[in-house]
Amino acid sequence: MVSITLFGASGRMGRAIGEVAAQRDDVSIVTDGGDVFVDFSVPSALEAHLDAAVSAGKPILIGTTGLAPAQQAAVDAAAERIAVIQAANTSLGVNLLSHLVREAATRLGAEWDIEIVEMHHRMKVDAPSGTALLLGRAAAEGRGVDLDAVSDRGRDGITGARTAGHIGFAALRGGSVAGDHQVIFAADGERIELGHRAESRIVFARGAIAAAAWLAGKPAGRYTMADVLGL
Ligand SMILES: NC(=O)C1=CN([C@@H]2O[C@H](COP(=O)(O)OP(=O)(O)OC[C@H]3O[C@@H](n4cnc5c(N)ncnc54)[C@H](OP(=O)(O)O)[C@@H]3O)[C@@H](O)[C@H]2O)C=CC1
Ligand SMILES: O=C(O)C1=N[C@H](C(=O)O)C[C@H](O)C1
Repeated sequence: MVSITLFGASGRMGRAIGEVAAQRDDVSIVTDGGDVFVDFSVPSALEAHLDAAVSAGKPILIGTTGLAPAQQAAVDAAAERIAVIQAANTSLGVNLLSHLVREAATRLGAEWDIEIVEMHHRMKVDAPSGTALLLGRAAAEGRGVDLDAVSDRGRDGITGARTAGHIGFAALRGGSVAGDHQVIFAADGERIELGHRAESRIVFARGAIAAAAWLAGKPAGRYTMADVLGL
């Protein structure tokens, strides 16, 4: 039995994780002192949650997105002392999609423009989504470029023509969409579209529980959802 201390338990993802955990007899959610810590909360709370995991010497899964550079640095520092998985998306589908995107970007020349479109529910507070950025990084890695140097976020007004080699992001918000992502490779006369639609948060919750169970007892360092899912 793996016990999980869950930060953000009352939130949308926290409740979905609670639902999945209740269906399994090998994991339980506890209020403190778990074997593994799991964080689906807000960036401003993350540093305190990392401190708690480091003090307890327990691994942590971080699902929270929209981190500022200082919060990201705190994650990097924690990974030197405990086992960490930082995953903007814990679904099997998106983690496979990121491999496909990297592969497509590796094979397609720079004449193929890359654009990433995401849509989420009206309550989401960060944009572009962590997953869109994850997919952008996969595409940039495939191309052998640094995402920060080539990303176009939030075009508006007289933007001029598209900059060759850039990766564009567009974020839509509305309704109850759990999470849709589409990566478009556009060339003269043809397009390739690779995408994923989460129909509910249960797919994220299943991956989060799998990651937490996998992390229990792991030594300090960085691990990925690809390690958990065997991708
Ligand atoms: N990695 C993945 O696969 C996924 C990641 N996410 C990410 O997870 C995060 C949470 O999303 P979601 O569940 O929809 O958000 P919610 O707003 O529904 O939940 C946020 C949770 O954080 C808690 N919280 C808010 N402020 C604080 C604080 N200062 N200290 C401690 N806890 C706090 C809230 O508690 P209270 O209600 O008491 O205020 C609530 O439990 C987001 O960053 C989102 O992008 C979401 C889905 C999948
Ligand atoms: O806030 C959400 O809801 C989601 N957040 C993650 C993200 O920012 O990519 C994952 C998922 O798409 C849902």
